[in-house]
Amino acid sequence: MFKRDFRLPSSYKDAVFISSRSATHTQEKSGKLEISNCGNNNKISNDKITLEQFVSRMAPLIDMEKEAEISLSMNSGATRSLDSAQKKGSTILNLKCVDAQTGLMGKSLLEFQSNKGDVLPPHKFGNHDVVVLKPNKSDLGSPPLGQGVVYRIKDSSITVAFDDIPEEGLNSPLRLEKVANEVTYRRMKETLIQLSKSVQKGPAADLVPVLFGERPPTVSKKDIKFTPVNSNLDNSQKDAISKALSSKDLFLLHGPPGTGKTTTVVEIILQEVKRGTKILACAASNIAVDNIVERLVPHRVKLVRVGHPARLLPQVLESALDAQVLRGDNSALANDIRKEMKALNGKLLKAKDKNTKRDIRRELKTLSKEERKRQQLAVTDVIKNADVVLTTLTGALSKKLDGFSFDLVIIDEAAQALEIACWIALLKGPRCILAGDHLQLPPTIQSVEAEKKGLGRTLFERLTDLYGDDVTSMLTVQYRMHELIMNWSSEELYDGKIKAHSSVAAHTLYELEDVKKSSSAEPTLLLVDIAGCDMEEKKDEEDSTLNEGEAAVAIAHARRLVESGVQAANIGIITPYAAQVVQLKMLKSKEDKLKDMEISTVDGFQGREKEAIIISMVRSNSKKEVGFLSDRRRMNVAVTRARRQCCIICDTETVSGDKFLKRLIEYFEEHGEYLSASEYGTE
Ligand SMILES: Nc1ncnc2c1ncn2[C@@H]1O[C@H](COP(=O)(O)OP(=O)(O)OP(=O)(O)O)[C@@H](O)[C@H]1O
Repeated sequence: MFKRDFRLPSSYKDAVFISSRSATHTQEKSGKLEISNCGNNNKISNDKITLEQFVSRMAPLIDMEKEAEISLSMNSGATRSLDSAQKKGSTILNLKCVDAQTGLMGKSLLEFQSNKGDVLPPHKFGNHDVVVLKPNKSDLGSPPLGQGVVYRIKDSSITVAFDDIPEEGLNSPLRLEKVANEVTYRRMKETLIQLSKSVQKGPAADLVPVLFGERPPTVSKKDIKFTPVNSNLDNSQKDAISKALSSKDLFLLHGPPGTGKTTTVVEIILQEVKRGTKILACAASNIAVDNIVERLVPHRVKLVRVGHPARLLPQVLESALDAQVLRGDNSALANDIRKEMKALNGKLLKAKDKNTKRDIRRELKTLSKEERKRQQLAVTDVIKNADVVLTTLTGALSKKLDGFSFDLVIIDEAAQALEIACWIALLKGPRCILAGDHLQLPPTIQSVEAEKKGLGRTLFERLTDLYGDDVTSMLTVQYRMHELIMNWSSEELYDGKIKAHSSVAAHTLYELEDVKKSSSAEPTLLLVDIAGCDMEEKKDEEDSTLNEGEAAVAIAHARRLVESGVQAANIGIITPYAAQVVQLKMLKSKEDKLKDMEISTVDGFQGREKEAIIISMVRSNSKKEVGFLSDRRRMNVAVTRARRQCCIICDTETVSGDKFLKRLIEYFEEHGEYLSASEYGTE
């Protein structure tokens, strides 16, 4: 049994916590941090961990992570000048406001472009980051014109959602500053305290001992039969769903790339709703939550999406809590009360008599209380009536969900979430289902030290080690990749257990409409070797690595594909290094026909796919140093983004210094086409 009373470490009292989720984008451009996920070296805390150990270990690590994130944001004391802040990527200087729109549930969307050219300078802003707007030249500590949430980022513009349009200053040069997300850090802090108490009480009192290995997981003895809503499910998906429905406390859904993990999660939700289960469904990222919402909506499930409207996909806004609240009866009443208050305020201004004024004030106080009550009731009504509440993990600690508990908590992308973030949701129910793949990239951690000490070890991985097959089902049919692309990943990482569905096993680029069977479009696997072509890597100012020659070859291959008829939007270039992303985007901006092609770090492309993927590995040096390329999870994600063609561009001599990468190169040589980069000449 657990000891009931234990102390948090003293440092905890003052500890400031922060999420690393909002920082995913940040890592993309920091050379230093690129080393932090190096290799599979996060095995420090593989032994069984008790609740006490977890709480006392996590408190200082979250604190370290907070420090690292703050040092990357503008609130850092280390930021001395605006120029150094721009170099660090935590501010974008010299912006102009080019568009202002209202309509996003009362929010105002302002779009900014650079005064200095087409493409924004390199920056570390990501979607959903909290930012402040200031006059361009105002002092570092000056008050902002407004605070908002990043709504959309393009190469040449950034759109921010503000609660209100800033009243002045929009016609002068502006800057945006990224600020550390205090709310998330407070939520993590609260969760750690709640977790330390939850052994005694709370909806998860019986789940906590199971997740810390103190009590074995249990399953229903009854044989669970179900009639699938989705008639296309394969056997591995159906098996997983049966097992999930039988689980009484814990189930892990292991979904390798493209195997229909979200499809399976959606079916589990539909089956559970049929059984009368009230569900909290979460994921680490907003986009993953919205993905589930989108797929549930056609089934007319009673659901509500909790979250800031600027962080939601436009197509799920109808399901948003704010939208449903506005449609509710209590909200209409609150509205009427507000109108009444406005009229009374007018009377108050005109009233001369003391007694009349006092009476009006009294009435206003009563009305204001009633209005707040009605608003709260409107929110509670919507959440109470929903069978499925969907939000991000940190969103699960929203005040709006206070006092609500659920029969089942489902977490998608669980292998990409910090364990402490998972607990925010898990504390709300006695039973959980986690879906993910610990063989793809873990959550981004900013602090190298916190990462080394185990902050990045996910709950999904820990439970896989603790209970393995007893509580896990792995999906084994994939619906994305040509068999040749898949086989490397399947053999290297999944014991050869994955099979390609017949609909994709042999699909090729040139079967797409309007695509010619050219020498560029024909191969499924293509290796372009830059060895001996004078294309050495170099470092940018931020110490991130880039390779100009290799970038030019990647763009040349993309151009050839477009000339063969492949749509630019169907092509993606991915690279592990942030500086290479900037280099590639610069080259792309010169070619109109490549406008719709996406360029991203590997980390930024997890969960996505393209018909053709070009991987620029960057490293080319005589020491054969490969840095964090050797993390097999990163290369697994990179290769498995491709549906019909995967082209790797690298210096085979350098990368073959690493055994794992050597096998990848040999696989491509054996099963694909080989070209020297010199064949792309000076295109
Ligand atoms: N049983 C099935 N039959 C046909 N297509 C399927 C089936 N299951 C999944 N798919 C298709 O496979 C694709 C991937 O599915 P889904 O998005 O559920 O996968 P995922 O495992 O969540 O993806 P990721 O690899 O990005 O995590 C989708 O286009 C989906 O429609």
